[in-house]
Amino acid sequence: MQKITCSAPGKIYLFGEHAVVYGESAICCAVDLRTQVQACLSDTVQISSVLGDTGIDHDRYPYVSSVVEKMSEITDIKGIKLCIKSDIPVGSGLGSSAAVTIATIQALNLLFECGLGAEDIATLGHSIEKKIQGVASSTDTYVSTMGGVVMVPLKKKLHIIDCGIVIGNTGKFSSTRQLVSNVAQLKKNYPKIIDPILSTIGRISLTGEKMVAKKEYESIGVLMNINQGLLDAIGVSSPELADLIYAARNAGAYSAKITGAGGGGCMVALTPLSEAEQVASAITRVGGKAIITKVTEHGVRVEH
Ligand SMILES: Nc1ncnc2c1ncn2[C@@H]1O[C@H](COP(=O)(O)OP(=O)(O)O)[C@@H](O)[C@H]1O
Ligand SMILES: C[C@@](O)(CCOP(=O)(O)O)CC(=O)O
Ligand SMILES: [Mg+2]
Repeated sequence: MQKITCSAPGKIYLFGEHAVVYGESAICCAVDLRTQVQACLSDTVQISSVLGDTGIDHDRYPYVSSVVEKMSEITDIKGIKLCIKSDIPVGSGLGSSAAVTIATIQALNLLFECGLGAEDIATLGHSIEKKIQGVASSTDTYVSTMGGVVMVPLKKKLHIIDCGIVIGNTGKFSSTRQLVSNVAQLKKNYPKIIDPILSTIGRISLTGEKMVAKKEYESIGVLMNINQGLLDAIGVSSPELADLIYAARNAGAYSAKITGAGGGGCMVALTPLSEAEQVASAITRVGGKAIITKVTEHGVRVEH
């Protein structure tokens, strides 16, 4: 085999971001926004995407470069040409880094017949994210590998969510490391106040699991909105996110909350299938970039 193309999905959180950093449960969904990586045997290492054409470049391609170097420890990679295309907004809490990491690992794994299984791919992907970001839960890379709806840290596959999903992007940069650090400081200063909030978020995830199984989207929506109130309490919302969240709720969404680190980036709304367009328009009217998507069962996969 001289060439292979793999893709991996982005993700949204139903419940549990930030609390999951402290071992509480979260429920995360792979969504139908994908990063595609074509790998061709070559004499040298070449990485190409809208970010430009380079060789190993830890400034422009920290994740892809780290994957090539890590996989070179497993197999002899004399040269490889990697071409990347993606429809996942970058730096917005939708797991674009995990998707490009996982798709690149799988492309090299299959091209060089390394024999890595899904768990190996997810674990390797998590180690790459931790190396680059410092702090990173295993959520993004696990969900991008496995697809579907997953409860972490249990790593339990749940039933599919099949209502409408509308993502609203504030377009404001959000540093996961900074937001996680802010919460850590608050927790350190007010443990008796913040610890119960984080454990309540974990309890929301555990309660939500039963509703996901029964497709009780109104009840899931109530819990997501409570989760949003608790995220606001620990300081990770923003005026821009609030504008999109309330626009979505007022337009008929079951729920709307931050997804990921917050502070900027994206919110997510669950909607009746018939209301998705209306909710997306409401988000656009208040300055957000709306993306109507759905849950995908397909984690990392071969495209051709
Ligand atoms: N399509 C892509 N091609 C190359 N690198 C990418 C791509 N998408 C994301 N990345 C890498 O991931 C980084 C964004 O990761 P991160 O800050 O964790 O945001 P996110 O919440 O989207 O995962 C980008 O700066 C880039 O290094
Ligand atoms: C805040 C946190 O729980 C989720 C961060 O998600 P993202 O990097 O914004 O996609 C941190 C983590 O779980 O690594
Ligand atoms: Mg990321």
